[in-house]
Amino acid sequence: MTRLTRRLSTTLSLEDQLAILAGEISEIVPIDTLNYRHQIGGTDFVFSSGMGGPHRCEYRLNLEGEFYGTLSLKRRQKFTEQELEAIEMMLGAAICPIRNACRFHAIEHAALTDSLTGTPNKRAMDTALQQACRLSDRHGDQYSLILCDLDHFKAINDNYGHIVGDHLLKLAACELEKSVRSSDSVYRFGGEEFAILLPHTGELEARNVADRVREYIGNIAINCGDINVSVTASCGVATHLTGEASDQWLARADEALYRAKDHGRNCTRVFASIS
Ligand SMILES: Nc1nc2c(ncn2[C@@H]2O[C@H](COP(=O)(O)OP(=O)(O)OP(=O)(O)O)[C@@H](O)[C@H]2O)c(=O)[nH]1
Repeated sequence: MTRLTRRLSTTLSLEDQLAILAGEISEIVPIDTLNYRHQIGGTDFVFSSGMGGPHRCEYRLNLEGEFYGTLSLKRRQKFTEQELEAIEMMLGAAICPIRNACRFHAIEHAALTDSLTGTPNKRAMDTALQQACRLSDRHGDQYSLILCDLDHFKAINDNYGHIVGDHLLKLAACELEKSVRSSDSVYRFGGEEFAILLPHTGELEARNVADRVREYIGNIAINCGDINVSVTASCGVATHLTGEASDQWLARADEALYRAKDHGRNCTRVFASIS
């Protein structure tokens, strides 16, 4: 038990702690898998150590009135009373470290999430862009970036108030999520500007996605008495070039966005990689 608490206290990563716990439990009680599920910061955290058998025991982890997730163990044979007692002793020792890891995960999640829309923020995007540059350089895979900026958003705030403006931003974030593939990632990049990172996507396809994104945003309508408030969006697209740093890539997408705005807005411009 001392070894378990000592090992758990070496990390604040919930994933690492659950892997340690699964290993330590199986030293005493043979198990096929440990599954864990918890909602942290509005998103599901799921962990599974392997494939399970038909028999399972499940625990809702609570400490001082707070819930810290559901943990289940599975295997082919039934669990005996002594085994269940041993498991419960180990969970008793693990609950404090798990609580700390849940709190840490929630703080980390909040630091990477925009509080208004719930989408990942610029900080999360910077990390994702750097990772995409590395993968693109190593495997020669195509990655595209779309910057999507709502048009004349200041006028919406001025004419209908910030509450309507905020609501529109939340709806825009939802529409962006709906309009792209689950493998694509949406970020709130700035005030009324979003970014979309598209793995395995070249220039032409990214342009089509940008046009679809603009169409989804154009279909938003907020009823304000006699008027339906709607908005258009401008998009700038750039596909990563071999050896290009993330800030250069971002600057090219921004330049393309600038051209879209300059062209009268409500359109897409691509920073072509071949001129
Ligand atoms: N309601 C609301 N408004 C925001 C938020 N963040 C930024 N804004 C507003 O977004 C507006 C952006 O204005 P500008 O940068 O002038 O751009 P624009 O009016 O959209 O014009 P173009 O981008 O040139 O089409 C400003 O009025 C900001 O106050 C937010 O979180 N909520």
